[in-house]
Amino acid sequence: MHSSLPPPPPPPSAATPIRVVPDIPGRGRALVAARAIKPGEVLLTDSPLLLYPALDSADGSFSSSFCGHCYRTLAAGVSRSPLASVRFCSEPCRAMALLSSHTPWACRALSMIRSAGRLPPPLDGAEGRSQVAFLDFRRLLSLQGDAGDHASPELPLALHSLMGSLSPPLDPAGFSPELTAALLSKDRMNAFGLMEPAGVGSGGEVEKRVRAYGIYPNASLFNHDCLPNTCRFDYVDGGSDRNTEIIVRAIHEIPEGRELCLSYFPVNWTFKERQKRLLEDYGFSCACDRCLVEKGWKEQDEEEEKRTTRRGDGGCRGGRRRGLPACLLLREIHVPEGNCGGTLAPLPPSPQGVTSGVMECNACGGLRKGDDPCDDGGGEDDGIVVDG
Ligand SMILES: C[S@@+](CC[C@H](N)C(=O)[O-])C[C@H]1O[C@@H](n2cnc3c(N)ncnc32)[C@H](O)[C@@H]1O
Repeated sequence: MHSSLPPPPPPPSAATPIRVVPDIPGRGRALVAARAIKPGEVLLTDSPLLLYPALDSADGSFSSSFCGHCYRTLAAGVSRSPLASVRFCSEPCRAMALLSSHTPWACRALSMIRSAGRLPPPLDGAEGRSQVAFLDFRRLLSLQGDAGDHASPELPLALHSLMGSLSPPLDPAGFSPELTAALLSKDRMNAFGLMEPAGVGSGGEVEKRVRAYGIYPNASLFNHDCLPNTCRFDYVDGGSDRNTEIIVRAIHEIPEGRELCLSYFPVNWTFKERQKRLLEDYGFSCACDRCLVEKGWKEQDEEEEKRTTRRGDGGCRGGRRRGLPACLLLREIHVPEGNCGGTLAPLPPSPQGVTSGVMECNACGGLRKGDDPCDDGGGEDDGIVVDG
């Protein structure tokens, strides 16, 4: 007599779409398609190891327009932290923050440094200790970025001595200058910015600001390509309690075995801007297909390239560039700067595997439907036309 049969295997399309390759020469670890992938498929959903708020570039304070713990946009009726500029959306968020990133000691230290440049005396007892238990430190240490990756060692050394002065409540054992330098490198190479929804400045320009930075252990394994085949989304103001997760989706069909890449910055940067950032912050010169094409463009084209790439043409309107595959692909996935400058990827396919044909923007959340967003009829781009 047969015992109960094992459950049927999942359908092939449900098999995990991603495989980790331990080392591609010259690129380190990489993620590749474990099977054929459909446009819009969700490839990864990742939770942060570590999240921290961005400083307001105008005055160096934390923004008070979102919660200092869950990072959602604040409504009225918020509670404050001991550090007056940080606000929370609810008492539970405030209580959680006071136990982790906003301990009384940490807030007092920041207030005193900002107001008088003085360091606070150490506090006795558990109340002063920053809790880092939530942080999977070993996972963080496994990410790309080493102590030796700094062009100049002064910044990590200065930070380390500041931390040393501040650290009595922490256990400084093993917290060497090398570890501080390595952590800074890891942050530079792996942090993802969670963006504020794109707004419009007083001069009518599109304003994009980072709300918080997060380190995501799995998403950190994506290598870069200036014409990426994947795109990452976040929904920080969403209702779910997993609102700080990031989601990576396929931009178009990807065959099995192909490397999966993100762009580490907006796709509309010029060749020079991209190469500079990749070399300075990530330590490599990009040799992707798009860079190989654009490397050949003449120096004097830089200004025209900047204008057309920002506008969303991928540098294509200069006549002779029209028709280059890189230009065409770029125009499919890039929203012009006049709108929000984001990148488009299709919404996920239905459970039956039917692709949606609707593109979502990762900067403003707008949706665009249409088969031929690259139509170059000579008119202005339509940008986002279907309301999100
Ligand atoms: C966020 S990590 C990506 C994962 C990394 N390969 C690893 O082994 O952990 C960024 C680093 O990966 C490498 N990398 C990413 N994209 C690359 C590319 N297109 N060409 C060469 N190296 C790349 C660089 O060393 C870069 O600093």
